[in-house]
Amino acid sequence: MAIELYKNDGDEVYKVKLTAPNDAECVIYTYGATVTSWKVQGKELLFVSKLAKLDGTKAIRGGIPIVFPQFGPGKLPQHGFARNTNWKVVDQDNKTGDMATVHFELTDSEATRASEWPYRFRLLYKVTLTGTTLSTIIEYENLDSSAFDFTTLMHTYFRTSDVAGVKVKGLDGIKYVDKILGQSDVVETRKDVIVDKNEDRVYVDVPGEVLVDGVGSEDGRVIVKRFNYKDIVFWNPWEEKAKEMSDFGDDEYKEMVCVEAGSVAKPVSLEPGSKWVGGQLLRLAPKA
Ligand SMILES: O=P(O)(O)OC[C@H]1O[C@@H](O)[C@H](O)[C@@H](O)[C@@H]1O
Repeated sequence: MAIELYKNDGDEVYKVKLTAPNDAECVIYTYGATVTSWKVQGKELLFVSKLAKLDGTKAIRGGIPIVFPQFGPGKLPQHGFARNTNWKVVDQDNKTGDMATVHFELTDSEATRASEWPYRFRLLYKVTLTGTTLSTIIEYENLDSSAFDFTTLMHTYFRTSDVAGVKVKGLDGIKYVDKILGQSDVVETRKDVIVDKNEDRVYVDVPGEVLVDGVGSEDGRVIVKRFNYKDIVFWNPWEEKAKEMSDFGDDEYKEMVCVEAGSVAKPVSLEPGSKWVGGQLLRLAPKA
């Protein structure tokens, strides 16, 4: 198990690479603490656009950007500030078992205190890689004298060899908000949710694990297990919306699907001095 820190000319860490047995590897940029690569047996399971900006000028289009403290549009810029702020590497461990772990920290700054979400806070983000899993867990802490609310999400972009073959399982019977049709409380009736058009849905209060079939290769299956995160966002821009994004190739909608674990339908409330933990564990499942 190895942990490599990559530094820029100013001697600051800009990228961390974790490796684990089973030819597993994971890369995280300190910008947004965005995971940009997760490989198992050498095979890439996450999508990053070939047009993604990796120079800190825009949130990274792909991988696992972190949405905090606001999901979607609102008082703050879309999806909040965590995904386009530099996080700090504060700890690392490759001595425990067959795993490698790195911890990132984000705290309030002059800029965040001057924003529409001015609270004092600390996020501690723990990324752990094993031979078949990637766990991404955040401890959210309120360091302010007032209570605050937030919504948060791991905006995971899964790589697909062909989106037409993707099936998302575990959403049957769950109510969702269709952000495209402007409908809420619609009930999902399919066992296998497929992607064949622009989709933007929030499945609310999903109780169990979700399985994404068709990740990395036709028969690659990833199980998404959540810790305290209640909802699942399901998104693909499809042809027309893809063309509107400057950092996304026109045809790349065929190579990805976003299945995003978070708590977004109802905000999380944190009292002064208290902490809350949320996150996900991605596991490459054996072939069906
Ligand atoms: O282009 P952005 O800001 O990264 O957002 C991408 C998408 O992110 C999803 O989580 C939202 O549900 C969509 O509405 C949004 O379009």
